[in-house]
Amino acid sequence: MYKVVLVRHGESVWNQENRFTGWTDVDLTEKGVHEAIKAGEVLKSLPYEIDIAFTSVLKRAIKTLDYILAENDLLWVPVRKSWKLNERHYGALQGLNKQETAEKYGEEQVKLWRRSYDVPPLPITAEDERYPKNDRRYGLLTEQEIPLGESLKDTIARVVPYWEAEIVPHIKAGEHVLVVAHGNSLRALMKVLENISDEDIVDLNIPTAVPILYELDDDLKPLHRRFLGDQERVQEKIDVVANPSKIME
Ligand SMILES: O=C(O)[C@@H](CO)OP(=O)(O)O
Repeated sequence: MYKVVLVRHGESVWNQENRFTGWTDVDLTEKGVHEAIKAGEVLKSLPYEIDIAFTSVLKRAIKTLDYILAENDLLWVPVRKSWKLNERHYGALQGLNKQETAEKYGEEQVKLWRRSYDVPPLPITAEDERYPKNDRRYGLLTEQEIPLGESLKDTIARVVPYWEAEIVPHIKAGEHVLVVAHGNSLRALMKVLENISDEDIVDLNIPTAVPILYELDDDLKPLHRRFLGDQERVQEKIDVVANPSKIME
């Protein structure tokens, strides 16, 4: 049996402001930092000493990973960063307030944009200042790889090949792997891992900075998945992600 731990980053400034974020490189809030440290404490209590970690090229995930590693005195472990673990690119929605967008386009449309399997957001153009090629960290991506706005399906198409090629070999070698990524890049991975249907994926919401422990069989099919920590608190956090206008202290 194999194991792997996945973690979504702690609360970001734009989570707090209820804005579509995607590839925008916003920082953690103070609460997000505390959440990340707490996730580190939760992992410390497990018999799971991290050997290698994977994250995106966005600072909210990188910093969450650093706080987790620091809490475990494991800042020395190898860390691989890839844009393929980035949040889903939210296209022209990036920067907009989710509540105001729902008032403009309707709750149903916003739910489709946020949670459906194959509905992409409104796209940006190559002239848009949010076009990823304008950012040096994406300079080596081909035109085809550069997203203008991704559906969950598009996100799966880059996350899952990266998982298979770069992460799975470490799990199969018996290493303890930690992946710190984003709400929708993790939904993409979990959909495929657990074979969640296109209809059911709409209801999967990933709480901030809650370690998700998978036990996997020899073919890496999940035997068991658990959100670690106080279960009532985990559920409250899931509700906030599902309905982000709800305030939680
Ligand atoms: O804005 C985003 O990039 C994501 C994650 O914060 O939001 P949502 O939960 O609406 O997909």
